[in-house]
Amino acid sequence: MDMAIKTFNLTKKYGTKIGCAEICLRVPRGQIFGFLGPNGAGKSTLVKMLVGLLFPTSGKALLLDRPLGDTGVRARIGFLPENFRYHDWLTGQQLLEFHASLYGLSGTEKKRRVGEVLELVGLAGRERQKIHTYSKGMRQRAGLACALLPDPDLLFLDEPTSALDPIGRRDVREILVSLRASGKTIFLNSHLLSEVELICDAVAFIRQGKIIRQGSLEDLQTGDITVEMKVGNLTREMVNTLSSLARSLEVRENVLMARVKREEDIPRLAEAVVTGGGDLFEMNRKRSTLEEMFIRTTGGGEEIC
Ligand SMILES: Nc1ncnc2c1ncn2[C@@H]1O[C@H](COP(=O)(O)OP(=O)(O)OP(=O)(O)O)[C@@H](O)[C@H]1O
Repeated sequence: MDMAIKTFNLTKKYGTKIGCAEICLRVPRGQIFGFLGPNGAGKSTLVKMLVGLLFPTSGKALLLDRPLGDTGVRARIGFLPENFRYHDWLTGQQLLEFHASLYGLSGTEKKRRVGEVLELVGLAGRERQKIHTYSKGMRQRAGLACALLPDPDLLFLDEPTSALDPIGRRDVREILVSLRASGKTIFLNSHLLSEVELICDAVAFIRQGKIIRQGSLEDLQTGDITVEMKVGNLTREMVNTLSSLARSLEVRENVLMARVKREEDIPRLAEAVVTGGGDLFEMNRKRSTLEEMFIRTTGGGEEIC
C-alpha cells in the first residue's frame, strides 16, 4: 500500500524526559488516520516533528516519500495546531491573505484560494468581520481555512472540532470526507472518539511515548462489540443459544450482556431471543467500540510521569 507517512524509530527526548520513543508509524495515502492517546502521551510531539517544528533526537521519517525537512514537501502540507493563535485585530480575509502570503501565494492566485477556502469552511460572507468578534467555532473554521490554503496533499489537524457544536462538527467531518475523496491524506489528533470512529479509516494508539496498537479501524474493531439486551421470558435453552453466538455472555436477571465478533452477529442475537419465545424489550450497542478499545489499550486517564 502507498504510504503518505512512514516513520522509522522516530524518537524525541526533552533532556532525559521521553516525548516519543521509537515510533514506527504507517499512514496510508488517501485515508483519514486517527492518532489517539491520553494527555501527555506524545501526540503533539510526533506531529511537531513531522511538520518540522521539532528536530527528532533520533530516527527517520518519510512524508510523501521525501525525508523530514524537505522544503518541496513542506509546501504540500497543511497544519492546524491545537492552540492556534489568531491575530485578533485582523479581519478573516486579512488573516487568510497573510497566511496565503506565507505559503508563497500571490496576486490572483491568493484571491482565488482565499475565496475558495472561505467557502469550504462556511465562513463566506463573514470575512470582513474582525477575528475578535468571531465565536470559538468560527475561529476554529478560520484555523482550518489557513491550513487548507496551500491545497495540501497531507493535512495535520490537532483537535479540529473541539470548539464546535454538533452541526459544526458534522460540517468539518463533511469537509474532511470530501478532501479524502479528492485523494488527500488527513492525520487527525482527536480525543473525540465517536467523531474519529465516524470518519477514520485507520488509527494508532500511543501511550507513554510508544505506539501500542495501529491498524485499520475494521481490523482493530473485530471482536469488540458489546450488546446489552433486556429480555423477558428468558429460558435456559435461549441462554445456551445466545452463548453459542457470543464470545462471552453475562446474565444479570433479565439483562444480558453479549460480546460478539462482528456487526452481522447483532441481528442473530435478536433472532435467537424471538425464536426462543422471549420478549425483547431493549437492545443497545454499548458505548463506542473505539472508546472501549481506547480505555483498554491506553488505560485511559492522564500520564503522570
Ligand atoms: N517542551 C517540552 N519540554 C519538556 N517536556 C515536554 C515538552 N513538551 C512535551 N513534553 C513532555 O513530553 C510528553 C509528551 O507530550 P505531548 O505534548 O507530546 O503529549 P500529547 O499527547 O500531545 O498531550 P495532550 O493530549 O495533553 O496535548 C509529556 O510528558 C510532556 O510533559
